[in-house]
Amino acid sequence: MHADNPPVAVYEDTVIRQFALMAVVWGVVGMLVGVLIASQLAWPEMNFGIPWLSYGRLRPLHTNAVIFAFGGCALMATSFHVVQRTCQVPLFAPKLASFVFWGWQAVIVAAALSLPMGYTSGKEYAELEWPIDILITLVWVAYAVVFFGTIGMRKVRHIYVANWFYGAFIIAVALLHIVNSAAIPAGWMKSYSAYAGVQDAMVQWWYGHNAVGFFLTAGFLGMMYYYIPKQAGRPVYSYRLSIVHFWALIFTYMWAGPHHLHYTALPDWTQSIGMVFSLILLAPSWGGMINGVMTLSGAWDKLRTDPILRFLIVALSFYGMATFEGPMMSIKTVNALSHYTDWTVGHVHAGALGWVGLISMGSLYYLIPRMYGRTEMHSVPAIELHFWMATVGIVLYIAAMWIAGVMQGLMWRAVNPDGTLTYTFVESVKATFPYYVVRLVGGLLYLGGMLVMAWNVWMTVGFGRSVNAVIPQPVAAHA
Ligand code: HEM
Ligand code: HEM
Ligand SMILES: [Cu+2]
Repeated sequence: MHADNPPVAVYEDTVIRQFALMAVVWGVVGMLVGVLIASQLAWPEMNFGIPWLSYGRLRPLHTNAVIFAFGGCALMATSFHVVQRTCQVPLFAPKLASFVFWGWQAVIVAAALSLPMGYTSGKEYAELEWPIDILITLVWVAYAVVFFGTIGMRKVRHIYVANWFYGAFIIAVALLHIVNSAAIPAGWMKSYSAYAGVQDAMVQWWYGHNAVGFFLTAGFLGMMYYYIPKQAGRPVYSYRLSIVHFWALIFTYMWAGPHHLHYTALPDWTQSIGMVFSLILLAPSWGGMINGVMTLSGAWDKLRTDPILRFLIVALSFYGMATFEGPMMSIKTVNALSHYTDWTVGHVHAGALGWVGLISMGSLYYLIPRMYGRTEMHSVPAIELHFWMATVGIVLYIAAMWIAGVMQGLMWRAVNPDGTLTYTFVESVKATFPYYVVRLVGGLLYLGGMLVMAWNVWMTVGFGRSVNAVIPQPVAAHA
C-alpha cells in the first residue's frame, strides 16, 4: 500500500447492529404478548383481573409490538444495510441515523406504556395518541433523509430494485401516517379524529390496508430482493419483472382499502372498486413471489442444506398464500361469510408469521454474523430447529383459524325453517374453544423458535466483535 493512498472508508454499521438486535428483542416481547392474548381468548381468567393485562389493552400492544417494533426494527436494520452496500457509500448523516434508532425505541417504549394504561385513539394500527404521533413523524422524516441522502450520494449509477421497494415503503408510510393520524387534541393523551362518520372509516382503512401493502409488504420485498440473491449466490430471476411488478403493486394497493368495509355505510360502488382492485392485486403480488422463488432456479438443491435459504423461500410461499387468500376474501359474497370471523385472523397470521416473520428472520440470520466479523451464526443446527418450530407453529395457527372461521360464519348464518337462528352466539364461542387452544400451541411453538434465535444471536454476538466493513474503492486506472 502506498503512503499517499486515501484512508480506508468503512460503512456505518453501528446503527444496523442496534436495530438488528432490537428486532430480535421486540420480536420476543411482541410474540409473548400474542401468546398471552391467545391464552386469554381460550381462558379469559388469564388477565388475572388486572386492568393493565386486559385483552382490549394488550391486543393493540401485540399488534404495535410485532408490526412496528419487530417489523420496523428489522426493516430499518436491513434497509440501512442494503442501501449502503448497493450504493457503495456510508450512510448519509450518521448522527441522524442514530436519532432514528433512539427515537424509534422511544416511540416503542411510549407505546408499551400508554397502551396498557388504556390510552388509545381507537384507530386500528394507529392507536397511539397525538404526542407519540408527532414523535413518529419526526423520526420518520429523519429516516427518509438518511435513506434518500445515501441514495443521493451513491457511487453506483444504477439504483438497485431493493431500494425502490424500501423507498416506496418510506414515502408511503409517511403519507399514510400523516393523513390518518390527523386529529384535534383534547388534552395530553386524548384527541378526536379530524374526520367524521363514514369518511373517517374510509381514511382509516385506506391507511390500514396500505399499512399491509407498504409496511408489511413493500419493505419486506426490499429484503427479498437483496437477501435471496445474496444467500442463493444467484442474480434476480427477472429484473424486468421486478420493475413491472413494483409499479403495478404500488399503484394497485392504494385503491383496495374498501374491502375492509364491505356491507357498511360506505357507498356500494366504493366497495366494488375495492373488490376489483383486490382481485387485480393478485397479479403483481404473485409477480414478486415468482421472481423471488425463481431466483433459485438451477440451485434448488441448496434448499436441502441451507436453513437460511429455506426461511426466505418458505416466507415467499406464505406470501403467495396470503395474497391469494386476500383477493378471495375481498369478493363480497365470500366476505359475507369470512368477515368478523377467525378466518380473517388466520389470513392475517399467514401473512404476519409466514411472510413478515420468516423473511425477517432469514434476513437477520444472514445479516447479524456479518455485522460481528463472522461468516455464519454460532449454531446452524439451531437455525434448522427454529425453522421447523416456526413452520409447524404457523401451520397449527392458520389451520385452526381457518376451520374456526368457516365454522363461525356458517353457524351465524344458519336458520331454521321458521326463520329463527339455529345457533345462539355463545354456542359458536363454545364451539371455537378447541381451536383457540390449538392456536395457542402454534403460537407457543413460534415463540419458542424466536427464543432459539435469541440464544443463537446472543452466542454469535458474544463470540464476535463489531466490525464496520471496508467500502470497495473503484480501482484507479494505471497512469
Ligand atoms: C407467537 C406468535 C403470535 C401469536 C400467538 C399471535 C396471536 C394473536 C392473537 C390472539 C390476536 C388477536 C386475534 C383476535 O382478536 O381474535 C392477534 C392479532 C394480530 N396479530 Fe398476532 N400473534 C403472533 C404473532 C404476530 C406477528 C409476528 C404479527 C405481525 C408481524 C402479528 C400481527 C397481528 C395482527 C396484525 C393482528 C390483528 C388482526 C386483526 O385485526 O384481524 N401477530 N395475534
Ligand atoms: C393481494 C393481497 C391481499 C389482499 C387483496 C388482502 C385482502 C384482505 C381482505 C379482504 C381482508 C378482510 C377484510 C375484512 O373482512 O375485514 C384482509 C384482512 C387483513 N389482511 Fe389482507 N390481503 C392481502 C394480503 C395481505 C398480506 C400479505 C398481509 C400481511 C402481511 C395481510 C394482512 C391483513 C390484515 C392485518 C388484515 C386484518 C385487518 C383488520 O381487520 O384488522 N393481507 N385482507
Ligand atoms: Cu386490506
